[in-house]
Amino acid sequence: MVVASPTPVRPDLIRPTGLLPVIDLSRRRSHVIDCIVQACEEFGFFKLVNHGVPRHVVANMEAEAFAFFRQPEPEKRRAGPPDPLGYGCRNIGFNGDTGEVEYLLLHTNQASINQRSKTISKDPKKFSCIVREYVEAVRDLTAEILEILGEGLRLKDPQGLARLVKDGESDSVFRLNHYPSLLTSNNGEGNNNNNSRDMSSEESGYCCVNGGGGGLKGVIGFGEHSDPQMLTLLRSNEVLGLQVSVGEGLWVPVSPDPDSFCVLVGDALQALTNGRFVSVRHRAMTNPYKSRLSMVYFGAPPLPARIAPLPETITAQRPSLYRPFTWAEYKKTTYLHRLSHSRLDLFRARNSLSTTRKIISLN
Ligand SMILES: C=C1C[C@]23C[C@@]1(O)CC[C@H]2[C@@]12CC[C@H](O)[C@@](C)(C(=O)O1)[C@H]2[C@@H]3C(=O)O
Ligand SMILES: O=C(O)CCC(=O)C(=O)O
Ligand SMILES: [Fe+2]
Repeated sequence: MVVASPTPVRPDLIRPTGLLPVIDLSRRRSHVIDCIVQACEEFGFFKLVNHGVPRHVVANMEAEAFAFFRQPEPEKRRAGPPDPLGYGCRNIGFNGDTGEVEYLLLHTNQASINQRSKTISKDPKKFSCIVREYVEAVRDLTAEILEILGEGLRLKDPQGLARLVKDGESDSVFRLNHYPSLLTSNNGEGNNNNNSRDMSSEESGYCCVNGGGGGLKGVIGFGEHSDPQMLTLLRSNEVLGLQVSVGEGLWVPVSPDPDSFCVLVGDALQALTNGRFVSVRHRAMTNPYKSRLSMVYFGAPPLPARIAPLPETITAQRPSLYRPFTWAEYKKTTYLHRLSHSRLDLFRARNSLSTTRKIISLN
C-alpha cells in the first residue's frame, strides 16, 4: 500500500478519498470553482462525480469499444497501423515505446471519425454516431471545466480557455485503450481474446496497489508520461490500473469508478497558467485477471493556436516561465520524443530556471 504525503490538501475544500481529490460538480458553483482550482494546483488531477454525462452515452461507447477489441487480430489490424491515428498494438508512438495495451486513436473531427469508422466497424454509421455522441458530451464537459478554471483564475476572458476546445478546428483526440488480462492475451501474437473470459473479482481476489497483489508483479500497460494537450477526461471500466504520480517516485492508484471521470491537467494548460496548474504524470498498469478499458478524451486547441502564459498568471515574483509556441509546434515536438520525456521543459523561457530557484527560496 502506498502512503504518500505531498502538500496537504486544504481540508475545507477538497473531499479526498484516500489521497486524491474527488469533486462533485453538482455542488454550489463557487465551491466547485475553489475545489477545481486547488486540485489543479496541487495534483493536476481530480475525480469528477455528478458530471452530467448521460449513462447511456458512456455505456454505448464502452460496448462499441469492447466489441471492437473482442475481434480477431486481423480484423482489428484493418484499422491500423497507427499513423498515429488508427489501431495500434503494443507500440506507442514512433520512438520505441511499448506497453501491454492495444488502442484506437481517433481525431475528434467528424469527417475523420466517419472516414476511420469504415475500417473499424462493420456498421460504420452506428460506430461514428456513438463516437460523436460521446465526444460531444465529453467536449462539453471539458469546456465547462475550462470555464470554471477561467473564472477561478479571474481571467479577463473567462471563456477563452473553453473556446479553444469548442473551436471547430480543435485538434482534440479520442483514444480507446484496452489492457487485456493475462487470461485473455495470447503471448505475443496480439490479443485474440474473443473466446476467452475474464475472472470475476471474487474469483481473482486481486488487489493491485502500486503494481502488484497476491504475489504478482504489475505489468506496465501505458508507461509514465504527462499528456501534451490542455485537459484530459478519462473514464475506465471497474478495473484498477491508472496511477498518478504525487512526486518523489510515489505512485498513487486511482480507485476505478465507472460513474466518474478522471480529469488530468496537460502540458498546454500548465504553460497557459504559467506553471500554476501542473500537468500530472501518470501511467496505467495491467490487471492479470481482468481486462481494463479506458476511454480518453484529450482536449486540445486548434493547431495554429498560440500557447503562452496568460497575462493574469504572470507577476513580478513569477515572470513568464515559458516562451510562446503554437500547438502545432508543441505537437510536433511531442512526436519527436519518448513517452516519458518532460517535453514542456524544452519551451522554458530563458532565465526561467533561475526564476524558479528564486521562487522556491522565497517560500
Ligand atoms: C510516444 C508517444 C506517443 C504519444 C506521442 C509520443 O511521442 C509522446 C506522447 C504520447 C501521447 C500521450 C498522450 C496521448 O495518449 C497521445 C495521443 C498524445 O497526444 O501524446 C500519445 C501519443 C500517441 O500515442 O500517439
Ligand atoms: O488507460 C489509462 O488509464 C491511461 C491512458 C493514458 O494515460 C493515455 O492514453 O494517455
Ligand atoms: Fe495519458
